[in-house]
Amino acid sequence: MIEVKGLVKTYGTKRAVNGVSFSVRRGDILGFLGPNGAGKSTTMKLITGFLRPNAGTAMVDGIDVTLDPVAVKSKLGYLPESAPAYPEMTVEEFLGFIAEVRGFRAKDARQAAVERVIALTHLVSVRKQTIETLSKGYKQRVGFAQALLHDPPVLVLDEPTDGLDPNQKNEVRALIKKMAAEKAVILSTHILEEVDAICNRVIIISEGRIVVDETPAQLRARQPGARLDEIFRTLTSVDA
Ligand SMILES: Nc1ncnc2c1ncn2[C@@H]1O[C@H](COP(=O)(O)OP(=O)(O)OP(=O)(O)O)[C@@H](O)[C@H]1O
Repeated sequence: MIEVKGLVKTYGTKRAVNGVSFSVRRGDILGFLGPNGAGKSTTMKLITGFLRPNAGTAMVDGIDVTLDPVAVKSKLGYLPESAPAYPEMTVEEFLGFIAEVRGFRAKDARQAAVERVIALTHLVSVRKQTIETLSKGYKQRVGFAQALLHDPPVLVLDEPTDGLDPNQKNEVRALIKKMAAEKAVILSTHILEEVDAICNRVIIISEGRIVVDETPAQLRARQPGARLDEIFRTLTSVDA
């Protein structure tokens, strides 16, 4: 569903993403790990078409993101790092607005899509509240809800549990797992336990390059008995 080959993105002289290649199939939950500044968000923005690569290609469901970004956007749901904008809109107004942008022209279809995601992400109790008055966990759910409106086959989630309390983290992870059988999911995280909890594959990126692409079990087997964070440190520490 996602096929990335030789992606390069430079900012000025900085190579934020430096020749990244990987693929994600339906049913995969791929954990994208790496230290701050490793290139996770930039890679996700290249896959979703928010940035153009200097070299390489990203294909979503067989469509080249650079050649047809509009078609690709209809295939994927993207949860960006930051919370949803439009703080003065209520939850249902915001989701209705995004549904319209997403192409739900008929009112009935729009309402049905909004109701589906409000139920799925447990937003019923806050649907009439403005976004600015929501807690961080609920804002995150609104971000999720907008990514799911058109029931896309591919989900790209940038730190989906960042800043949530343990209960909220569990809830979001359960939701991702529930949806994953039918979709290809890529999520970035700093949290190693998250990879163990929900991912069937893990990629570790360091300084714009992939240093690991394997299963969580294979990652653990690299240093039997070591904690995941120790293995992570070994793999991503930069020689002086
Ligand atoms: N718009 C930009 N202009 C210049 N440099 C940028 C820009 N966006 C990102 N960078 C740089 O590119 C590198 C990769 O950033 P990116 O945000 O992709 O990393 P990340 O792995 O997502 O980090 P984090 O975990 O902190 O979110 C970093 O060195 C960052 O400072």
